[in-house]
This record gives sequence, structure tokens and C-alpha cells, in this order.
Amino acid sequence: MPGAPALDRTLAPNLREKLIVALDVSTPSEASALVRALGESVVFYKIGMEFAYGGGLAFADSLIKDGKQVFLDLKLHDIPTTVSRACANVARLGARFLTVHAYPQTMAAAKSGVAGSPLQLLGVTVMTSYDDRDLAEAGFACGVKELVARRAAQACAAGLDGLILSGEEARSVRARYGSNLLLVTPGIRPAGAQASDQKRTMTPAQAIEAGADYLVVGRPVTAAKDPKAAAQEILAEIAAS
Ligand SMILES: O=C(O)c1cc(=O)[nH]c(=O)n1[C@@H]1O[C@H](COP(=O)(O)O)[C@@H](O)[C@H]1O
Repeated sequence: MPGAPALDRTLAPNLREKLIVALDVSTPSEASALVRALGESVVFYKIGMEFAYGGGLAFADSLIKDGKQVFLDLKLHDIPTTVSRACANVARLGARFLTVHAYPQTMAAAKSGVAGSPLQLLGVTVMTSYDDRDLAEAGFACGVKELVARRAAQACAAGLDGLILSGEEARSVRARYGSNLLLVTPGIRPAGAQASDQKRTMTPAQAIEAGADYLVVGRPVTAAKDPKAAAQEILAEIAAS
């Protein structure tokens, strides 16, 4: 893409890992095409609800065998026994991160399910497509900020490894919990990109400056004319932040 900054070859792996590309596709062939196009620039992929039901779990296995990091975004939430047993099964797949909804029962059950495995649990606080009005409509008596703060405290108490939250809440959660929780922020939109269904968005630089450890980016990379150039621009923005 004209004008895209070239990826700094000295970019440390830990910086490169900060970009997690959401493989929100329906088939393994679409996923393969994207992974091929992104090449070495992307080392961390998220497989979520859409692709998990379309061959994504087997694809995760092939990514892991190819040396990529995998985040299974399955957003588990059920009665404790079911969550615990599901997490124990997911732990055998070899992924690095798994999401569960940040409800106290669910988080405690997930934690017991992954005991003894290196799989790291992330609690989904409040979806980035929600604002205060959406929470009120869903029956919550508090706003996004308060609910994220409450769930962060509960996630910490349950011994979770980190949280999914928007960049808007990252600064205060980072200030309160320091490095005790990994902060993973979706809703990332490079300047000028369309928000689409996201309501709590930040640019890559803003999210890193607010304290995010990892940025989850889907459409700004996967729907770009040149996905590799789009990913490299985001990596350059991360490196400069
Ligand atoms: O758990 C997630 O990854 C997630 C949580 C959240 O609050 N908001 C959110 O957008 N996500 C995921 O992050 C990705 C964002 O995709 P884009 O909006 O296309 O960048 C999607 O795969 C969502 O499922």
C-alpha cells in the first residue's frame, strides 16, 4: 500500500505479539489465505465464535504447529461444572488465551478447569459494542465504567490472567491492578477507519498509551485491500507508542 511504513525488522517479538489478528472468517480456506497474506508480520491469531463453528479449532491446531500463538475466543459461560469441564478440554488444545464471561461463578469454574495447564484465562468485562444505554436496556443498573471496574475486581479475586475491555477503561484498570492483569483491547480502529458495530473504540496508539498489553484487530486488517500493509501500519504505530 503506498505510504505504508515498512515494518521495522528489529521489531522485537514481544512487540509483534501485541497485535492479535481476529480470524473472523467462515472457512479454513479463507483463514489460510489471510494467514498466508499476512506472513511473518503477524504471530498471534484469535479464533472466535464464527470460525470456531466452521473448522476453526482444527485450524488453531495447525497454526500452533506452525509456531503461531493462538487465542481461542470462545466466551464460555454456563453452570460451573460445564464451564470447568469445557475449560479442561480447551486446555488440551495448546492455545495461549481463552475467554470466559466475567461472571464470578464462571471465572472460578474456569480457573479450576485449567489448573495445571499453561492456558491463560481472560474475562470478558463489557462488550465493546455496548455503551451505557445498551447496558441499561439489558437491565444493568450501572454504566460501563462501573461494571468493568466491578468485573476487574472479581476477575482478580478469581485469579484470572487478564481482561477483555476497551481502551477507554484500560487506564484506570491498569492504575488499579498494575501488572497483575493482562489487558486485551478489541474495538481498535486506526484513525479514519469505520467503527461499524463497535461503540468504545481507540486507535492502536491510544490503546497502547492507555495501558493495553495486546490489541485485537479484525476488520481493519482482514477487510483491508492489502491486509499485510494494514497489519504493518498497526505494528509501526504500536512500536512508536
Ligand atoms: O472477546 C473479544 O475478542 C471481543 C470482545 C469485545 O468486547 N469486543 C470485540 O470486538 N471482541 C472481538 O474482537 C474482534 C473485533 O473485530 P473488529 O471489530 O473487526 O476489529 C471480534 O472478533 C470480536 O468478537
